[in-house]
Parts: sequence; C-alpha cells; structure tokens
Amino acid sequence: ETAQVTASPEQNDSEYLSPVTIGGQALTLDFDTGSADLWVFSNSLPSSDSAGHVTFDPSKSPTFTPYSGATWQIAYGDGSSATGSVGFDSVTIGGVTVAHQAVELADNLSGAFVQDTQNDGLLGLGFSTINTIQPQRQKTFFENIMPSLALPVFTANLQADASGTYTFGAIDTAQYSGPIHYTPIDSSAGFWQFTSPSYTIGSNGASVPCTTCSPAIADTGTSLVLLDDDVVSAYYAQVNGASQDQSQGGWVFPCSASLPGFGVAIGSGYTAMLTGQDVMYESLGGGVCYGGLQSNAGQGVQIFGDVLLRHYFAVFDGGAKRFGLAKKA
Ligand SMILES: O=C([C@@H]1CCCNC1)N1CCCCC1
Repeated sequence: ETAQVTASPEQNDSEYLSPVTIGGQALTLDFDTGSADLWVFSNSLPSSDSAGHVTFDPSKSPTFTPYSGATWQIAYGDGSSATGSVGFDSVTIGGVTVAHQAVELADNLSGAFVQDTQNDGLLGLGFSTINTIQPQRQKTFFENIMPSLALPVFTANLQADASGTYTFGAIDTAQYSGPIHYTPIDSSAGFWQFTSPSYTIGSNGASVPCTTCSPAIADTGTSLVLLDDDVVSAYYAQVNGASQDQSQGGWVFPCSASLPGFGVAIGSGYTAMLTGQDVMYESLGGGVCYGGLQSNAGQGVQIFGDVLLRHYFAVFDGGAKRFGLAKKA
C-alpha cells in the first residue's frame, strides 16, 4: 500500500503540519524525522496549556487501550520538552492505518509547544532506538507500516510558503526530476544521519573539504540549518555587517546585505546548493534580518532542517538505510 498526506507550513515555514486521525479524532501533527515519539496534546493537560489546540481524549476513542504504568519524557535539542502517559490506538495517515500504534498523551509541556496553537503534537519518523517510552520503547508509525508498504520508504516534498507532501510507500516520479543522489545513513544514534565532508560558500564557490565537520542529520522537525561553528562563521564572514546577536539568538545581518549561496555535501558524492535568497530566513524589523544558517551550538551533529529540505525532494529509505535528495519536478 501507499499513502500521501499534505504538509502545510506555519509562518516563516518554521514547521510543517499534517493531518492524522487517532481513534477517530482528527489532529494536525508535526512530522519529525529527528525524533521517534508520537505524542499528542491530550485532555489531561491543564486547560491553560491546551487552549487553542485540538486535544486527544482517549475516553472518546472506541479503540484506545491504555499501556498501564508506561510513561514517556522527551527533551529536544532546541530546549523544548514534554512528558506523559501512553496507550495504543488506531492511527491513520493518508488512508494507511496502524491498528495498535503507541500514542503518547502529553500531560506536561514546555512553553514553546503551548504557544504554537496550530500544532497538536509530533509524529516521530526517526528510529525507535530513541523512542522515550518506558519500561519498553515502542515503534514509530513508519516502522509499523513498513512491512505493508509497496516500498519501505517515505518521501518529504516540503515547499517554501506552500503546502507540500509526505508520501509513504512510493517514490513518486511526478514529484522530482533528474537523479536522486543517495548516501548511506548510520541509524545507530536514532537519526537519518550521514557524513557531510565538505561545504561550499558562493553559488560558484569551490567546495571546502571539512574533515572535522560533524555528521549531518536530515530533520524535518527543525526549521533552520544548524551547522558547526567554524562553518557558519566562514559563511557570515562573507556577509557585510553580519554579527552574532545573542539577544536575537544567532547570526543577523542588514536586510540590505547580499547573501552568498551555500552548499552542503550529502555524503561524498553530491552538494546540495541553496541560493542567497534561500538562506534569508526572517526580517526582525529595523532593517535587521535573521539567517536560515545558524550554529548547532556544539551539539556534535549538523542539522539539515526545513531551510534546506524545502528546496529538494527528500527520500528516506528504511529498506536500504539511505537518504537521498533530488531536484523538485
Ligand atoms: O531534538 C532534536 C530535534 C529538535 C527539533 C525537532 N527535531 C528533533 N534533536 C535533533 C538533533 C540532535 C539532538 C536531538
């Protein structure tokens, strides 16, 4: 079988939300290839936290069964966090259903989630070795449907300021053109992780070998592209008036500055390029702009998020354990 579902952007393309039905209840979740928990806003949250969100109410689902005693607690690299209880229910995405999917019910959330009222939870598409359910971690939606998919893959075709598509079980030739440039992934840390041994500054720049560069992960749940400090510093050294502004949380520059293009190696065979315009992320007012390339704050991985992914067709191949990018159709 195959499934296709929309991915709708929030403001500034900061995240993409997709419709999911759980126990007959419709929620919009952030599909996140950088984590492996499926958690939802639930009716056990204080109303001050859940106001404005759709909440999942297990008592109204005819198919919900509690996983008694089980708990989960997740802390994301961006400082946000969530905890709660666990059950199993029928989860349907684009017409494909997992009858007994572990569903994590939030009963405590950090502020960032509370404020983002378009988001009713996250659906992890990473590897379940990093699922946080105790006493026994549980599989992701993708891991559960993989055996029944025509192909053990899913693709992300995110768009800039427009609705895109997640597809499960097929590589839709209508969504990309030219070759798909694959690289093997190392899933041992739970991520879609690969080497990124060089980078390029300027649309005609030479690729700079980066033997000390951290490995990269493809993370649909991260808005920006978060790079090792020496790489991001080398980029903004080419932008007149750029500086790191702690109060703004990173690299800023005059909106009038012209931004060079930037490219990152996807494994050792392909460099994914962005234009200067692709790197421009947000105007903060007062003629100050915030870049889409920022520091990974020494997290030991480079995080290739939506600022990169939305300019490509991305293939997450769970069968062959590889990640690929292609030009969009
Ligand atoms: O927590 C995260 C991200 C946060 C944003 C949403 N995706 C998951 N991680 C990915 C990078 C390494 C540390 C863990």
